[in-house]
Amino acid sequence: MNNKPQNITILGAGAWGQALAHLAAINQHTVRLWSRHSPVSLEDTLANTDIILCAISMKGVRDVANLVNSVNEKSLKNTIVVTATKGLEPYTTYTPSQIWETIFPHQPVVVLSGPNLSKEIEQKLPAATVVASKNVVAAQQIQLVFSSQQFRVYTNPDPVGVELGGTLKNVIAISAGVCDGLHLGTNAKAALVTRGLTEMVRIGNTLGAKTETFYGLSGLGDLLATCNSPLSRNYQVGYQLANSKTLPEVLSSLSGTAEGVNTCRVLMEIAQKHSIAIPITEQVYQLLAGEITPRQALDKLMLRDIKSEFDNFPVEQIWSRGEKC
Ligand SMILES: NC(=O)C1=CN([C@@H]2O[C@H](COP(=O)(O)OP(=O)(O)OC[C@H]3O[C@@H](n4cnc5c(N)ncnc54)[C@H](O)[C@@H]3O)[C@@H](O)[C@H]2O)C=CC1
Ligand SMILES: O=C(CO)COP(=O)(O)O
Repeated sequence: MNNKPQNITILGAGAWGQALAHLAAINQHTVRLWSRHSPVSLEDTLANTDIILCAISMKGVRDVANLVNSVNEKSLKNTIVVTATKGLEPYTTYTPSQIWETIFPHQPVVVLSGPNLSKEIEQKLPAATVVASKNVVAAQQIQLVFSSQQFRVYTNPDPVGVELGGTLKNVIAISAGVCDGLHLGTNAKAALVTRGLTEMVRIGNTLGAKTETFYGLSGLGDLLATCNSPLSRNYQVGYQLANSKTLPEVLSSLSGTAEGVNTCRVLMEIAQKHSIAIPITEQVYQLLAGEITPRQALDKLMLRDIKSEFDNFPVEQIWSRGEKC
């Protein structure tokens, strides 16, 4: 493991890219920030880089990965790619790490994801995160690079699960914003977030993630952070829709990207393809499409057919075992 200061190139100079640059600088690493608006070329920025960290919004990931590949294919021999984007690509339904792995099949790719609201990190408040990779040594290297008194970094062997936790919770955060915007109370919010986690596990399992990862920092942890904080852009989308704003009005007032809006559309495609029940996501989708009001979405969720709490555990099975009382 290399404990020396590293040359880190951060792609994306938005809220998260800047916060990660601050966290890396705590440990004396040399950080270069690049965005599509940078005066310095990508080629110059990438010279002698040890680590490329991508904090670009989902819609730009493939283009930027191709750009990196075109300018610097040969000189990236020992470079670790870290992806911190929380989204899914339309049509391919790829996660960001799958895009990087396809374009850079010989580089170690590490996912970094957790309950990390950038505004709190900018205020130097403490936080924890997770790094995960098929390449365990690369994940441990990134853990070393970012661990500090302000930022506690855990490793995890399930990169798909870690990445999907951060991505799928954005849609549930929109629904949590609606819940608070309608003043539905703490009971309703607890029910919504818990059932939201069930949807995340269903989708995650179908895409190859481990269930237990969703109960860790990158799943439940990030779900709690974004569903309970007005600092979350995704939460804000739901909150403001519940306060009679239109989606274009909300998006134009946001500082930065609310990935849950596009992720929701991709999740509907995945759910239809694999016949997965994701009722909360479905209501968020219809709400974002302007097909229903927040109140109608609530009624639809409350009036669904009654069922057992757990999948593959029908009520009749419990009763037939004489455990009804
Ligand atoms: N802000 C936060 O608290 C956190 C954000 N994230 C994730 O990080 C990603 C970026 O989020 P933010 O920095 O908050 O967003 P942002 O909107 O502040 O910045 C986005 C960055 O991506 C670049 N970008 C956008 N579209 C592009 C395109 N088509 N081509 C090239 N570059 C493009 C922008 O120029 C900018 O540098 C998102 O996936 C988000 O979910 C993850 C953890 C925390
Ligand atoms: O992912 C995040 C916190 O972990 C940021 O959430 P928002 O994108 O909703 O602001």
